[in-house]
Amino acid sequence: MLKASGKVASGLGWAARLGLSPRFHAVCSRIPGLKHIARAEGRALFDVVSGFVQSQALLALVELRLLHRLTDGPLPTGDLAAFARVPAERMAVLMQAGAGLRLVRRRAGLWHLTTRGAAFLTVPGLEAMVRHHPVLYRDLSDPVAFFRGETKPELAGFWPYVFGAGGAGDPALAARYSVLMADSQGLVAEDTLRLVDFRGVTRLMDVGGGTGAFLAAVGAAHPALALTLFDLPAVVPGATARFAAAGLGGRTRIVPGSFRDEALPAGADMISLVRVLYDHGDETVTGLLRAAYDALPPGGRLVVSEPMSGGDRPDPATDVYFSIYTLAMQTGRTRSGREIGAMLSAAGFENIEVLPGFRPFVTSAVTGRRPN
Ligand SMILES: C[S@@+](CC[C@H](N)C(=O)[O-])C[C@H]1O[C@@H](n2cnc3c(N)ncnc32)[C@H](O)[C@@H]1O
Repeated sequence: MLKASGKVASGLGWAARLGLSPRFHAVCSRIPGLKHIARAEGRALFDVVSGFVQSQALLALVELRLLHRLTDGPLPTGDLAAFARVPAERMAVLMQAGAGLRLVRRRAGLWHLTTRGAAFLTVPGLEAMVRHHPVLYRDLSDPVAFFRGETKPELAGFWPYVFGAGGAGDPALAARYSVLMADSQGLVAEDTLRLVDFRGVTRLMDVGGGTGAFLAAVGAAHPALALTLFDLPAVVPGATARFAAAGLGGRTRIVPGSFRDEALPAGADMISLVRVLYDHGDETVTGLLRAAYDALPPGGRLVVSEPMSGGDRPDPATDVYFSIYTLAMQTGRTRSGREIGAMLSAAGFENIEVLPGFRPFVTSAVTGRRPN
């Protein structure tokens, strides 16, 4: 720490000592090779400082449907201003910010959608994710009080099951969160299918499987696989239509229930828990892993797939976004692959493998096997 005297505390590592030295920064800014690194580091630091403004500019672009409007073709500021009922000079500032974020670009007086802007609209679930962020934004408005645990975050209300299955009895609330999860499931399923070997499995049971989006994706990739969906009674009715539309009705079984209150049905030789563990505290997760162990036959496999903390190598997406998000939910925790592996081991699983994701902000996986 920099002391009032300007001296640096003796326990600091050399990198931090250099970082605290104004002379070091002055030297770096003059030396050709280092100048480049110093500038990139400065820009990265400013991104951290201004991230909340970037997110709010993005939210305005989304809520005013400006990116959507540009999918019909390039437009001048005036047309966008009239479309969104925003004064033209303020619209110019917003669009310029969008250009700074590389979501749009101006050419010959017209605003065009960039590849990044188009990707934002195309990646399933991204827009819905941004549109539900105001809840988290409000929860973090006093971050000091938030981290001291002195606030009552609203986010838990978005996920009514976090304080017990009884909280999730309202089908309308369940449908709201299920749509958000199903929208973003495509990428999670894609990466899980690349990480985990499903060959040799005869029946897969997806516990906390929402309205069946993950099972539909795995079922399409593995045509011989029988599928069981287990989730709360208010959630599972949404799966019937999905399975029918995907032509999977004949090989799916839907079981309503709560893993907090009852045993999991037997019959599957693989159980998946996709984006389920991070919603819950250690006690609930320990109970759930034991229930999965009991429901599997000897040799049966368990797959956990969700965004995971980087642990000893903190990850810029999961250790900031997901860890703080799950903290705001009040019950959950973003665990590292190693922590999840240890919990599987404590529940009796063997052959535990931690499979780091290709896109850690989408998912990573941990697998284990019930011993023979
Ligand atoms: C974050 S969502 C994930 C849904 C889905 N697996 C996915 O990745 O899209 C968590 C799921 O766990 C379910 N869930 C929560 N508590 C449950 C419980 N006690 N019993 C069964 N399912 C539960 C929720 O209804 C929800 O569908």
